[in-house]
Amino acid sequence: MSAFSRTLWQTSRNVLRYQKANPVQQALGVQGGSRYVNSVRSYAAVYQRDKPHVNIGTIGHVDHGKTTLTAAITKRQASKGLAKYLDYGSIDKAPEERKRGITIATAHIEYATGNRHYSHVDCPGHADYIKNMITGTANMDGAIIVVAASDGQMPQTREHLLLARQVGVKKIVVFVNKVDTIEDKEMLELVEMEMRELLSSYGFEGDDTPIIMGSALCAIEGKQPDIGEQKIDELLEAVDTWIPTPKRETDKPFLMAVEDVFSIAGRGTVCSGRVERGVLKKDSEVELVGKGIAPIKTKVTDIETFKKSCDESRAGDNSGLLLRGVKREDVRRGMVVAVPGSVKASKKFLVSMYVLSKEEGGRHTGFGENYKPQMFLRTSDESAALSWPEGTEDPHAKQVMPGDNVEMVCELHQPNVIEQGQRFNMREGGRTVATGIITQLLS
Ligand SMILES: Nc1nc2c(ncn2[C@@H]2O[C@H](COP(=O)(O)OP(=O)(O)OP(=O)(O)O)[C@@H](O)[C@H]2O)c(=O)[nH]1
Ligand SMILES: [Mg+2]
Repeated sequence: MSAFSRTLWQTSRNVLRYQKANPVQQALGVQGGSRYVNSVRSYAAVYQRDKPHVNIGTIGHVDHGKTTLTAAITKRQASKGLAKYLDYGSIDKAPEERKRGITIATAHIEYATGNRHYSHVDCPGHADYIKNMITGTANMDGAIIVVAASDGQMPQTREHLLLARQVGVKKIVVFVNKVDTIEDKEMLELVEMEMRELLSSYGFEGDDTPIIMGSALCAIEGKQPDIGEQKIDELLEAVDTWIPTPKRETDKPFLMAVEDVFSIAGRGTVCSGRVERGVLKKDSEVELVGKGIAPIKTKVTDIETFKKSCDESRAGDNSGLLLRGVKREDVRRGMVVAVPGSVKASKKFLVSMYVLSKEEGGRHTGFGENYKPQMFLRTSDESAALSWPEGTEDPHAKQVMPGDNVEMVCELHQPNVIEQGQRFNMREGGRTVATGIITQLLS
């Protein structure tokens, strides 16, 4: 996860040191009089687990205003002491990261409302959204879909919505943006009507979904508060109430899929990702498993959650784990960090999957045995070979057509941590061709 930049890690180490010198203030959760008076300081220190945490993100067509809206949210919440204001440039910093080739470029932005704490994903480009959604990097509990009033729904509005559905996002809030550019009110009604229809056609509750109409740019520039700041408040109110707080599996053994690995001079190797289940305390033993590498036992000597130092990491958190005695090159994206002995790598399994139709962006033609797509499982992508289960009649001739639901045997190129009930996506040549669930492990 790119959010755990090396500098941030180091910055918060320094702040932590500062904090340790002020134990009374720290114990009271106050700094400079009120916890939120100095948002920069309180937002770079120790993670306060005082509100339920929810992962959301902005999705939608290119240029409709996702990043502007994200910046507007942080600005509005910063004015209430509930965020650190991140301007457009600091959110949209992906091209530079891409150049350095670190990972999928995603910004994890943090803010709170009165009720909840949010981690918000905004991606810089269409391809990143697709990759993030299918590899679970974005792993959103709910999403804000941004639609420019001036354009209405566009191809990526539809594609992101479909993908959101496929990866299990159940609740969406709509922000119709750029309302400042529209004079004809009927135009807005039309956009709303079309969005409700589109949502319903993808299995969302189109009739009841909150649709907020405003202007992210006005909110940032402090102009026309009736379509600017006020609409940001309405949007967050809708997000707070419409998107439910997810139940986290904190009672299961800890597991985090590795999204990013980096080394910090003088400290060691850090791997970061979103915690899928369980709770991990600092100084616990863990095992790195997958990607065809023999399991590596190590100890987590420090934890950062949402860029702040922390004694524990829990299901739903974005965490960075500092690993003892592990070299950077030993760890790969796609491995998992888990309680020793709680998981094992497998290679062959039975899947039940839906093959996308041509209209849904899938293949135009069928495929048969030995089809080899890329299989996306948690944060890994791996080539896989498909075959028919034992007992299938005439397996060499049997074809799967776009739009079919089928059960097949899948064999990964190298073993990885796979579990029954786990979801996956299959891609080929830059498009999603199938999505499904693992029904049985075979070896
Ligand atoms: N008039 C007007 N312009 C807006 C508004 N919100 C965003 N814009 C402009 O629309 C353009 C695109 O905004 P972005 O926030 O970069 O859009 P995006 O959806 O993040 O774009 P990608 O990340 O490239 O997909 C920028 O020039 C913004 O200034 C708005 O409310 N009103
Ligand atoms: Mg953007």
